[in-house]
Amino acid sequence: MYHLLRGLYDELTRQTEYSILVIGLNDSGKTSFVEHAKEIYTGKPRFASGPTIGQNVVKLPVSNTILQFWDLGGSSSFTSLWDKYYSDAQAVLFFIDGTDEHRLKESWEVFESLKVHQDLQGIPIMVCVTKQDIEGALSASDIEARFTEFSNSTSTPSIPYTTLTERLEAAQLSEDAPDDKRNLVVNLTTTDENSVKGVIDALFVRVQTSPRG
Ligand SMILES: Nc1nc2c(ncn2[C@@H]2O[C@H](COP(=O)(O)OP(=O)(O)OP(=O)(O)O)[C@@H](O)[C@H]2O)c(=O)[nH]1
Ligand SMILES: [Mg+2]
Repeated sequence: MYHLLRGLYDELTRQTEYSILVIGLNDSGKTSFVEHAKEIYTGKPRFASGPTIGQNVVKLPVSNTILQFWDLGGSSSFTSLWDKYYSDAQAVLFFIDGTDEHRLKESWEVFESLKVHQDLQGIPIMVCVTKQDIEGALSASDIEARFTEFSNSTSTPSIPYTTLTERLEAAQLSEDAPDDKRNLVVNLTTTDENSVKGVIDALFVRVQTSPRG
């Protein structure tokens, strides 16, 4: 009887766990975001960041679920390892440094490669444009415009993504929503609590539409 009740209790209290892949060029703010989110959602102190060597794994209790973040190093020596994580990801956060205009084309090329990768088909990808607190930083809508320009100047067909203002509408989407509507570009200041929470909220909605959810 004890085992039956124990099994029932475990089943009722079991939390769904989602794997979130956090990638983007080095210095784009991935670890700053993940560590600030850890502090907000768990109360644990932030890890004093420097360039990530390999991976930084952080588990956050959000509502009745666990979001497990796989924050990977973005330096050139680590980017070749990213695709080993794709087949387990239920959502991707793709980071772009809003102040790094010089590497925008490189970021776009990586983003395009994510959208067509066979292990990420149907997986929600959220683009986080960081460093919005710095004057002159490119915003989410600037990035969308620039990415559209890059797409138009190549023959490769591109999947569009929704704007931040469409976020509420996008949040209502059902599981059979087309892939293009699952992608979203958002502004982020990793030092700002509300900004970090906004990304977690949008992610929480999206991860539940994941085909691997
Ligand atoms: N002003 C400002 N600085 C930021 C923001 N996000 C990150 N930074 C700074 O950008 C630098 C790089 O941040 P990280 O979080 O280490 O970047 P990363 O993407 O994890 O880098 P790698 O681990 O090398 O791939 C640090 O000096 C951060 O303090 C932001 O929103 N605003
Ligand atoms: Mg890092």
